[in-house]
Amino acid sequence: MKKYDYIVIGGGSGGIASANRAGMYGAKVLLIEGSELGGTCVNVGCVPKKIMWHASDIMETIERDASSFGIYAKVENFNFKELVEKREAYIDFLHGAYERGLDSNNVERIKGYAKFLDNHTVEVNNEKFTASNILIATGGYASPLEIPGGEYAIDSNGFFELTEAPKHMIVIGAGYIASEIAGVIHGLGSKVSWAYRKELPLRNFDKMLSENLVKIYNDNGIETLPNYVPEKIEKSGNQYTVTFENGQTLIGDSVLFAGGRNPNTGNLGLENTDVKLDERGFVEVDKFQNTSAEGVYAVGDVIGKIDLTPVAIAAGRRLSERLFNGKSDLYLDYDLIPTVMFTHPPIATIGISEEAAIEKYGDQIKIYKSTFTPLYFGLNDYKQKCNMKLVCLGKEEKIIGLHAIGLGVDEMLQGFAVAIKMGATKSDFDNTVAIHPTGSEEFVTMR
Ligand SMILES: Cc1cc2nc3c(=O)[nH]c(=O)nc-3n(C[C@H](O)[C@H](O)[C@H](O)COP(=O)(O)OP(=O)(O)OC[C@H]3O[C@@H](n4cnc5c(N)ncnc54)[C@H](O)[C@@H]3O)c2cc1C
Ligand SMILES: NC(=O)c1ccc[n+]([C@@H]2O[C@H](COP(=O)([O-])OP(=O)(O)OC[C@H]3O[C@@H](n4cnc5c(N)ncnc54)[C@H](O)[C@@H]3O)[C@@H](O)[C@H]2O)c1
Repeated sequence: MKKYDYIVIGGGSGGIASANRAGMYGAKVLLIEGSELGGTCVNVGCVPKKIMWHASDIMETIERDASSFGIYAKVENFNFKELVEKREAYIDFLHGAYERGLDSNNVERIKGYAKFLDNHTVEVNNEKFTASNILIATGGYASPLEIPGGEYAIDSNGFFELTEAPKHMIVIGAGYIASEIAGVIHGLGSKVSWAYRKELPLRNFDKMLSENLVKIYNDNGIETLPNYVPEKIEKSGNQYTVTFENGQTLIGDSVLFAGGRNPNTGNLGLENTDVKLDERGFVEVDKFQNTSAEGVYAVGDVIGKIDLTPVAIAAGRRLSERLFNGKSDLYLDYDLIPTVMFTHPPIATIGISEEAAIEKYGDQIKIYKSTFTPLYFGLNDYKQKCNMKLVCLGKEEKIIGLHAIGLGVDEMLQGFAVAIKMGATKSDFDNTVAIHPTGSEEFVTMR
């Protein structure tokens, strides 16, 4: 049986990052991946999504905004299939880049699905491998829509398989993926009806974000449908009829459901180990990513904490620093993690929402807000607003939440997140001279 210092199961964001970092320190590492290198993010997540988002943005710029600058441009031929082919070719290029990175750190690879035989042994393609340290980084998959006809709804993987834009897409769900895909596919020319179960989508986020997203989507022609709980889907020819519990029906040629993710723990042979799962099937870990089995660790979507690529990467790297570089106290702090939703326009957020902050701290909270029309829309009849908010705590006005929706906020957040992670207060922001004319200057000039 072949022996390693570290076996990593899953070649996605978390697994690759951890394997590379371990290899860098001279550990003998085996990475096991059943599908393409790069996992969800590279193949069916962040990367193809962001490419589609850029394409959608360009369409909006040409069709909605260019003429306000006296530029009379028109999209004469948008070739959806060509966009998809180029996107996939780019993803293929990334596969090569990952191979080269792993080679340079001497990480051995095997293609196949791993199964635990015991805490320190895994089997792949009928071969057995052993290591004193094994990482579970197997990610997750989209939750199915469990209603009659739910199988007719595509998930985000199905979205990336489309080679032509649907005429009318019905989007069901209220989270990251539903809000992003609704905006992307609408920008690319499809009619979109977005149905969600409650009054507002994105319910765990600051209300300013969800309310403004709905308003902007409506202004741009996306039909937003609150209090629509899906009941059944029927197919007739190439049309789908979705019936909702409120008695309403929608007919479209594509239905997309994005209702959260389940962990890839089902076929891992975890019953042969001491690894404990929580009631939803996610791997339980402590703050050092240790599972309940000694020498077995887990990072990324499979732990069901914060499903973001940089979170999986950061946890995977810190784990390898701890195991193979003697940094025995190193762990990932899951507090104050910045995140962006690539809606149209984007949403950027870090920390606590106003609603949650007031519930937690009452009148110790002070809120600063700004609403303005970016210069980009200055000449346009269509005046899309940018909305920003700071949530501050106590006398020193420590910033514990920063939220924004509007043009360019996706690229503003990272720097502010550094300051907030360092404990910035409102007066630190005030003491920083603005950059003019930008949208981000609003964050340092709020009164
Ligand atoms: C549509 C979509 C858009 C997203 N957009 C963003 C974004 O913009 N920004 C962001 O930060 N995050 C985004 N995410 C989330 C991000 O993709 C995930 O958080 C991230 O990929 C998680 O990394 P991971 O390593 O935990 O798992 P994954 O990247 O899912 O990798 C797990 C790997 O394990 C493999 N595997 C599973 N079981 C086995 C087994 N038994 N043996 C061997 N291999 C196995 C799988 O094939 C897979 O390659 C998006 C997700 C989706 C679905
Ligand atoms: N920009 C990014 O960073 C990005 C983009 C996409 C995905 N992601 C990650 O991937 C994860 C998964 O995304 P997601 O959008 O699938 O999940 P999500 O957890 O963001 O949202 C799921 C939504 O679906 C709704 N829902 C669940 N069951 C439903 C049902 N039967 N009918 C109608 N609605 C239902 C829920 O109320 C919830 O609002 C996200 O949580 C996020 O961490 C990140």
